[in-house]
Amino acid sequence: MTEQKASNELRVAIAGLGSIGSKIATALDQGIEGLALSAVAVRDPAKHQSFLTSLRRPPKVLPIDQLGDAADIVVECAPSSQLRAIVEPAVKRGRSAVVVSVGGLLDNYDLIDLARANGGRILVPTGALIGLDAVNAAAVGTIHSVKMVTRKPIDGLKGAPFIVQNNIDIDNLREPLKLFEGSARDAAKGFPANVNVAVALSLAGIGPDRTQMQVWADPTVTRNVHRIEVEADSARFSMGIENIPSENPKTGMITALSVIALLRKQRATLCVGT
Ligand SMILES: NC(=O)C1=CN([C@@H]2O[C@H](COP(=O)(O)OP(=O)(O)OC[C@H]3O[C@@H](n4cnc5c(N)ncnc54)[C@H](O)[C@@H]3O)[C@@H](O)[C@H]2O)C=CC1
Ligand SMILES: O=C([O-])CC(=O)C(=O)O
Repeated sequence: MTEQKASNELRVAIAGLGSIGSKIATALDQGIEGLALSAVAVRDPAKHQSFLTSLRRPPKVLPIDQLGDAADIVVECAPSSQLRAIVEPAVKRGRSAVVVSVGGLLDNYDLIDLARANGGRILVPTGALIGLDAVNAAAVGTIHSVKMVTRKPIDGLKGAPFIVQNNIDIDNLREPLKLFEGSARDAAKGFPANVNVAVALSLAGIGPDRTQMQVWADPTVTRNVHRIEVEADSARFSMGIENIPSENPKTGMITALSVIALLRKQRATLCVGT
């Protein structure tokens, strides 16, 4: 009985054991219905040795391009520069890839065709955002506009290419400063580790070129704050979320929880929300 159950489990592999990946690994090890952590890929195995041996069922440590051999679902939780190296081999084998570095998908959009051709899937969790269920539903009809404003504390934006390339000093700000206004596509180029949420929103709705975005550096906030306005033929809605940063100040704590919630839905008997 136990053996049969184990063989029916969906095997999950995680690429990257940072702020998001380590929490997903812990949740899987503690038990998610019908799922088991089978493998991980890390940049520096020695650094993660004690974490991995502390797990009840330590997973295999594999190179990133081999995760799809050991798993039905590969969860990408690494910098976006690694997205292709993780997702391509997985979807080529017909696996599902959960992508958190969503901004990186825009430069690798052919991965969606590759997944389709091989029976793979690419799953984008709501992540640090809110309400993609409503945006998905509104997109079945007609969405006229999607506007998003992101405000982050200084530590949540430091090092972003847009700030470095434009020589903007955000360290000594006393008041909020609007850094960027434009499309979600251009925001993702300028802030690849800061506005994955805008890209997820755009993919759920009207795409990265029509989704409008502002990015503010705001020394008066301690959370990553996102406000969204959607105007559609079915509804008008406003949404907001104030994320508590994780140990990585660019990443809201809720992001890992969103992926865990998505994984739970893969085998849950009762699924709520689209
Ligand atoms: N979709 C969303 O709502 C959100 C997405 N993100 C994105 O999620 C990704 C992960 O975020 P965090 O966990 O906070 O980052 P993190 O920096 O805490 O962790 C990333 C991990 O990947 C590892 N890594 C780097 N290169 C690797 C390689 N070649 N193979 C295996 N591991 C490698 C690093 O050593 C690190 O442990 C980032 O791209 C971030 O921008 C973050 C927040 C929200
Ligand atoms: O989208 C991102 O990359 C991260 C973010 O804004 C958040 O965690 O609130």
